[in-house]
Amino acid sequence: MDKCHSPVNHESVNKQVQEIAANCHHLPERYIRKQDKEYGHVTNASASSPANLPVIDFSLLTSSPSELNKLKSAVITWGCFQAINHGIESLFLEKVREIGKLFFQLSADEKKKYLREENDVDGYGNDMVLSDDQVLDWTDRLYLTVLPKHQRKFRFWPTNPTNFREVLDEYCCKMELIYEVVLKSLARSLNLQEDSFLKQFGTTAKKSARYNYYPSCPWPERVLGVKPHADSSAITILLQDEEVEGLQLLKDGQWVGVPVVHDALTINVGDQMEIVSNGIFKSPVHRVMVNSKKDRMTLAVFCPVLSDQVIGPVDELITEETPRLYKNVTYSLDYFFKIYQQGGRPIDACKI
Ligand SMILES: O=C(O)CCC(=O)C(=O)O
Ligand SMILES: [Fe+2]
Repeated sequence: MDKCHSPVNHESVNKQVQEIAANCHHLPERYIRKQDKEYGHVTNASASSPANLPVIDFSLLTSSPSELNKLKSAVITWGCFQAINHGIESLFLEKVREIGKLFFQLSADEKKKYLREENDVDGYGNDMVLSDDQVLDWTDRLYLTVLPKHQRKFRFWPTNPTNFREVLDEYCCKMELIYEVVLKSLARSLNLQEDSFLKQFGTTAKKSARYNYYPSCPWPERVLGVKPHADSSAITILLQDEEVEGLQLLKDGQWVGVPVVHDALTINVGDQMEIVSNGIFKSPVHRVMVNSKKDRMTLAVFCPVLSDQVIGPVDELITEETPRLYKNVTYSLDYFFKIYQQGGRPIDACKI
């Protein structure tokens, strides 16, 4: 009997999506999206048109008040923007994509050497299953804690391709700088001291890198690459696939597609930035669509607060006209995932 026809699809939970895509003629139950359970009010949002997402020139952020203002309004309106002239060479971005693609092209056995262990987020694998009725995302991932350095778990860092570790390490150093520019610029855009947000998130901020691999799917309208969610991080820096689109943002009740802009980094704020900015910057709900023709790969670098650190709205942003909207909280990943996998928005629990 075809494995994909087995009545209870426990097997599909342990299989990587790449294997399912390569061997199956039928879609395992666990991946079929439930339109009615998707994300509360989001259920009926109609199909996508392209987003007119602002493109921000990073080389102008310190010298041009109008570019800074453009950044502010992009993050207030969309929670997201495309960054260009960020100082990372095109050739290097290609290398970063290449090491990811080479990894996902390895044999299933080779990749499984880096398999995530139960109750761990680091490593290679598919969706973390937290409940029996959880619909699975059509994606395989390689998730690696990159900073602070002593938290790296090298047993999950591929040695094939041979330059994997070196290239990812260099990329993450560059992400440190981008993170700093974004957090300082956002603070300045609100007339705050430039380190106001950085201080909230602590000097040794954490960073995690996640390669997301979305195999092409014969049933693109029946699955989601990633179900609707907002990121828990302060900010997320996404290197998109160089040609295949798939990311969509929820804007005024409509899903809109995020275009691929050559060499740009797509940067969005997450729940933690929404909290510290007292709701001025909104963490956008987004999802990922897959297509029937081409695989897609992206690399997300999440920049969250260390898990035991308390965050809350910056004092200067709490006024009589703009009262405090969020409690002081520790916004850990454990807490986030529990609510998220049940289809709720974790940040709602932090509202006053
Ligand atoms: O792959 C993408 O386009 C976005 C992925 C994403 O939203 C995430 O990893 O949180
Ligand atoms: Fe996301």
